[in-house]
Amino acid sequence: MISIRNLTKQYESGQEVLKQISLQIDDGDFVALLGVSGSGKSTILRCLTMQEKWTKGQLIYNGEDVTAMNLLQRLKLRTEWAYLHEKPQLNPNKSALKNVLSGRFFETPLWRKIIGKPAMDEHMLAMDLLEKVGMLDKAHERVSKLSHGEQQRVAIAKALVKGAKMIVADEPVSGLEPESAIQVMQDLKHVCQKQQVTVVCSLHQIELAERFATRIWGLSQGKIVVDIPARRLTMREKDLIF
Ligand SMILES: Nc1ncnc2c1ncn2[C@@H]1O[C@H](COP(=O)(O)OP(=O)(O)OP(=O)(O)O)[C@@H](O)[C@H]1O
Repeated sequence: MISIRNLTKQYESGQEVLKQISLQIDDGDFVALLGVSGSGKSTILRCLTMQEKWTKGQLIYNGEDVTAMNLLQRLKLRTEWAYLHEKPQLNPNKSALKNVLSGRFFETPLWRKIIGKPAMDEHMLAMDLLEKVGMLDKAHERVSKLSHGEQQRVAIAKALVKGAKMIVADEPVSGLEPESAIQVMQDLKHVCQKQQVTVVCSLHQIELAERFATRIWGLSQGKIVVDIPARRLTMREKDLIF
C-alpha cells in the first residue's frame, strides 16, 4: 500500500504545482489520473517515483517513509517500480527481446553481459512476458521496426522483467491510434490483474479511464478534485476536472 500525504510541490520558479495532496493506492489498484494539460499530472507521477524532490509531504510505501530515506535506500526501493514514458525508452537498434532482457541489467553478472548470452531462465522469462503483451512473434524484431504501440508493449514487458511491483506510466497511450491505445491499456490491465502489479497512469481520454481503471483521480489547479472507484464520470465530476 502507498500513501501520499500532504504532497506539496513548488518549482524553483515559485510556481506551486501541487497543493497538499493526500492519496492512497492499494495493492493491485489500476489508477487513472486525469487532468488538463499543465495541471501537474507528470509532476505527481515523478514525485510518486521520487524522480522529483518533494517540497513538503510524506510518501509511505508499505509502512516505510520513503521521503525520509537516504539515497542508497531509495535506489534499492526504486527496483520495486518502473516508469513508463510517453515515448518508450528502448534501444531502437536492439531486438524486442534484448530490450526486455536489458531490464535485468543489475541482476546480470558481468561475465554474462560481456559474452552477451542471457541465462536460460532469464531468456524464458523475457519470452514469457513478451507473450503476455502479445509481442512474442516480434521478439527478434528490431525495436526501430516496431510501431509506437508495439514499442510501448515491449516497454511494459521490460518493466515486468525487472520485477517491478508498480508501473507508473505517464500518458502511455498518447499519440496512439485508438486500437493500439486499447491494446496497451489491455496489457496494463492484464498485468495488473494477473501479475498483481499496481498501475498508476495519466491519461487524457476519460473513456479509457472509465473502461480500464479501478480508481480515477482528477487533478485540477494543484488539487485532487475527484478520487473515486472507476465508473462513468458524472457531468459535475467532468466539470470539476476539465
Ligand atoms: N521542471 C520544471 N520546472 C518548472 N516548472 C515545471 C517543471 N516541470 C513542470 N513545470 C510546470 O508545472 C506545471 C505542471 O506540469 P506537468 O508537466 O506536471 O503537467 P501535466 O498535467 O503533466 O501536463 P501535460 O498533460 O501537458 O503533460 C506546468 O505549469 C509546468 O510548466
